Amino acid sequence: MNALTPNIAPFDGHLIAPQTRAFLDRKHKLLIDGLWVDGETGETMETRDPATGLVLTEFAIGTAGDVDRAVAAARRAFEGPWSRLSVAERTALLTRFARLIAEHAALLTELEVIDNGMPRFIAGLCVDNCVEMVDYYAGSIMRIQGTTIAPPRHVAAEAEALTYTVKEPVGVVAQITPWNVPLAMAILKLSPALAAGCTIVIKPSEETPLSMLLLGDLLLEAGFPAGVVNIVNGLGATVGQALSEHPDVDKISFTGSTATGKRIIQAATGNLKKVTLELGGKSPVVVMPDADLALAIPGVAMATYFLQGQNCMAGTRIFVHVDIHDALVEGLVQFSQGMTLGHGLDPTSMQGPLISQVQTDKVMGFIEGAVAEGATLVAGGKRLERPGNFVEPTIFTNTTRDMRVVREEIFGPVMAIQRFEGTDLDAIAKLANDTPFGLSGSVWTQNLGWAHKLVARIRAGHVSVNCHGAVGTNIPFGGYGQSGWGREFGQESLEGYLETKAVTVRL
Ligand SMILES: NC(=O)C1=CN([C@@H]2O[C@H](COP(=O)(O)OP(=O)(O)OC[C@H]3O[C@@H](n4cnc5c(N)ncnc54)[C@H](O)[C@@H]3O)[C@@H](O)[C@H]2O)C=CC1
Ligand code: BAL
Repeated sequence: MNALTPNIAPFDGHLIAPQTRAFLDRKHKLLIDGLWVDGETGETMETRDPATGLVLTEFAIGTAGDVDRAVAAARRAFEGPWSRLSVAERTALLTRFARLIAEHAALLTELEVIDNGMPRFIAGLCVDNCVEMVDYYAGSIMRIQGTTIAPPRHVAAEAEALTYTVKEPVGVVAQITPWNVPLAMAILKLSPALAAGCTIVIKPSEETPLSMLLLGDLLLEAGFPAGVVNIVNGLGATVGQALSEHPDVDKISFTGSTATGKRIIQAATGNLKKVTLELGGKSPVVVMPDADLALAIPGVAMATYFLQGQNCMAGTRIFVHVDIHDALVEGLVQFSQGMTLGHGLDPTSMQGPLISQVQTDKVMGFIEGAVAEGATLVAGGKRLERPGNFVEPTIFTNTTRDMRVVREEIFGPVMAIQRFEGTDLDAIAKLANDTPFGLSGSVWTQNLGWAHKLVARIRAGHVSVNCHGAVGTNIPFGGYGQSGWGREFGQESLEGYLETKAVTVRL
């Protein structure tokens, strides 16, 4: 990994590397057809450091016309040089891209921290995971394969014949990413699509454009042909909507809110583009009476607090058996009160700010609403009196199924605890499944029988035992119910960017 030169550039009480400063000071454009270009209106937006509210830099934003240019470039690349590359050449490009990410790990980490707010150690882990993911999909290209099948009866009756399938890239893909883990979201969408041989127009969240802009440089440096990856920053209502409606986009992959996911499905019907959606969640965390509290207390806390709760897998509905309720709550309160909140660049920070003032107001609305609805506030509940969007890790007990804090995705560090009695697994699973979402969940117990029986009963795409949200590069991830369509990560993600063509040859 290329270390950055020592952090010497002053940055609101912290120091950042000169390379980071230089990146921020650059003019940030759109990447279309292999070139950094201005948007057609010349309009820009600001992105801010959510820990301080200070403007980091400005970046160009696109329009529907810019989307047209980017989609046309992606189509030309799809039909042109990109489709003529051998699998070995495609593998080499992705491998080179992975190495460049590794070489720029320190810069990517610092950009992710100041644009999103996450603590540096988490951003560093994200970058490592990104390298692993690009390598994983580079390695999967050589294994893309079809099958041979018995030919149809009417052809085989008349002549010798051969039937086989081939896998082909879906085509031009639009990818719309959110702000909660911007770099990782971009990589988990870009790398399987590139491995499959698709071309891409990506729209990062307008809240966090920076890491994708640096990835644009790295994609060019790696040698991807012009138009293979195009970046059009901008607003969801303009650029996102134009991509979703676009008649020459073959597939759209989206991560974000369920409400926007539904809008995208409607927009996508025009040309019936394929749609993959990774949407919201309200994941259950079930703590059985025999749970190992030494494991469960930090595990349950971080199930909610990871990424300040701005995490689609967040386990924010905690169901705890009455026998250990008080002990667990006491431990969770202590854990929450021991968490240090601060700027992500500060190495002592365990939790950073929320992404924006809007998100902070939303989270505070949930907290005030829960108090008004009669939940018991046992930890946190306040916004910090300092610049930036900091909300204390917050715990409610005595919550009930009808409270908003239990029903809706909050995307903040807010835990809602309910207690249950008995060990009727069907009844416990009914509590866990009492949500329109189905993304993630976890079970905390030392009884393997209980664990597996509950896993089988919980309706979610990803369930963990004695840990939460244990996702990985090779592990399919996605939702039941209103948490989405399709799967990302692993081979299933690659499949989502491939069509199957069946071929019969009369010999
Ligand atoms: N599942 C997840 O990982 C995420 C869930 N969320 C949820 O969504 C809530 C609101 O956050 P937002 O940033 O407003 O989410 P959002 O779903 O509106 O935004 C996510 C992405 O979609 C784009 N977008 C917005 N409207 C669009 C449209 N009409 N067509 C196409 N693209 C569009 C945005 O520009 C952004 O790139 C959060 O509080 C959280 O509950 C937010 C981010 C990630
Ligand atoms: N970069 C964090 C969100 C904002 O720009 O306000």
